[in-house]
Amino acid sequence: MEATSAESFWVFALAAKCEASSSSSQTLLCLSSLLLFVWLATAFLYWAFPGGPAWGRYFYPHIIQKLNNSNCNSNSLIIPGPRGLPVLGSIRLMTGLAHRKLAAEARRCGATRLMALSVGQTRVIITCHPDVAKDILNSSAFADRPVKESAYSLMFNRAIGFAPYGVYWRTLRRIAANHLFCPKQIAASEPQRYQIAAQMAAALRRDGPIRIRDLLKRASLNNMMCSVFGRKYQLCSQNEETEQLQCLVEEGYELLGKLNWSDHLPFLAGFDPQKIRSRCAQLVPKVSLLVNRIISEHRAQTGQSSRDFVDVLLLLQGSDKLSDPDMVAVLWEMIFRGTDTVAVLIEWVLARLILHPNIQREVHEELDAVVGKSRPVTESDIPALVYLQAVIKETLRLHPPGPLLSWSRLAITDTVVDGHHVPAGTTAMVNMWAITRDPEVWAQPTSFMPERFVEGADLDFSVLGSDLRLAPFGLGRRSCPGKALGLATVSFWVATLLHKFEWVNSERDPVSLSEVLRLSCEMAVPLTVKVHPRR
Ligand code: HEM
Repeated sequence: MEATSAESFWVFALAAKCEASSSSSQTLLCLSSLLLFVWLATAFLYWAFPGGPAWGRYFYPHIIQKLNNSNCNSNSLIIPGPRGLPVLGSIRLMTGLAHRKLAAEARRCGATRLMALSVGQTRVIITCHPDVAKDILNSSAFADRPVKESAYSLMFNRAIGFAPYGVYWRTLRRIAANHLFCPKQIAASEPQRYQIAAQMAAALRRDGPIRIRDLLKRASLNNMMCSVFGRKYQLCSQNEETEQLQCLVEEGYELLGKLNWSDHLPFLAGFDPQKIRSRCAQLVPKVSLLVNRIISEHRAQTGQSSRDFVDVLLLLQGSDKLSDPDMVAVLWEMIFRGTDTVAVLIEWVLARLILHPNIQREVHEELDAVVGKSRPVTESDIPALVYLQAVIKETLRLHPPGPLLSWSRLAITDTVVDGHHVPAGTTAMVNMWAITRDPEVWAQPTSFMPERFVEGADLDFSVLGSDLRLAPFGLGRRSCPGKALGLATVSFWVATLLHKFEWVNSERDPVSLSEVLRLSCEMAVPLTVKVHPRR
């Protein structure tokens, strides 16, 4: 903990007094005791501030200045919140099922609109209210991401997700929006999603009870490999490149999803206590080797018309042109982000349909009415599959893959949130999970009721960010750029899998809705299913 000028003054004054009156060993003992006393007193003082030590650490030196120099009053400076422990603050709330712990704590503190907490030395605000969430996500002050050592070590600071807000980040978003996520490009990649869906169906017909997550993750990875690298692989045949990339994505997920104590307690940084830095250092050369090899192969195939995202990046000219390491970072991020989110969401949808056979029956009836049994589903059928879309929305409501919206935001300037002064450098989080389960926002919030999206006021509800009661892809300038692609993939694959099969529980492994929060919130017990062909 750094000493402020006031602390230093007292230490030196008292030390001088000691020196005058004692021998040298007594002086040392006296000085150490004084230092310890001052450190404990300061830690206690900081801890006593609402929100805990990180807030006290900021406000005590600034509070007089803030009260004198601005329009702030003491109420606007104080955001209610837990104190946690001295030095550590409420770091324990960020472990395990953080979204549930944070929601319970906000209720306990009467701070559901806005709660302050300290995660070690990091000042955090979090909201469980849709209006305040909208203010935060839309605000130009929260345009950055907090620094996360693993993200920087894994090169994500040179890709869209963690690039600091500025020209480079805007350029990447524009390139991705124009060449990967635009409606034309999404439509152009329908045949590849269709082929992969057919391969999934073939695999399901062959196997007995199956852990569906493995199949979904491989399907998702193959889909992204095709869009990004132009690689086409069979789902069931083993191949070295996919196996290798799947392991790298898994390891990256594990590292990025972990709460890294060194991010919040800088005095631990030198020790790397969770071995995150060393694991990142081992992972990055493997990613670079693989992605650089693919880039080189694309360079060698000169003269061919542009086919995939690597080709797009290689054709960039002028100020848009990316260096090779930046290209590796951007491509790696797309594979990384596009793989798990889609698989995690489909697994939740299937789990819910198995648990609610009457809802599955209604989906089947809709598919039979819209598509019939004589032809496969196409993406042009999706707009007419209103009930199926409602099932996906209801799954996103109860099981948002990013219950805390995946990655937090960082205030780049001082700002005001819900009438409270929030200083630059504060991390802001939205507890989307708490909003979607709030009885004041949703009727019967814990019941799985897709019909809420097919009748009444929420008939045309959009999950793309216009209504913060359910915005699983975030909102504002840093909202998810892959939302349309992600939703198109999930809707089409779920429609195909339901059109072809009836889904039932495997008797040995009943569906469990328990969760585990990694980078996404996944089913803690992977779903094991049996299917009965319908056609
Ligand atoms: C079901 C699927 C998905 C969900 C639920 C999801 C959710 C999210 C969320 C909550 C954020 C943070 C938004 C914010 O801060 O406001 C995000 C950011 C991001 N997502 Fe997605 N996502 C999905 C699919 C995808 C796909 C398929 C891709 C790309 C292939 C993708 C790429 C990204 C990127 C690059 C960012 C960082 C944006 C930035 O910082 O500017 N996502 N996503």
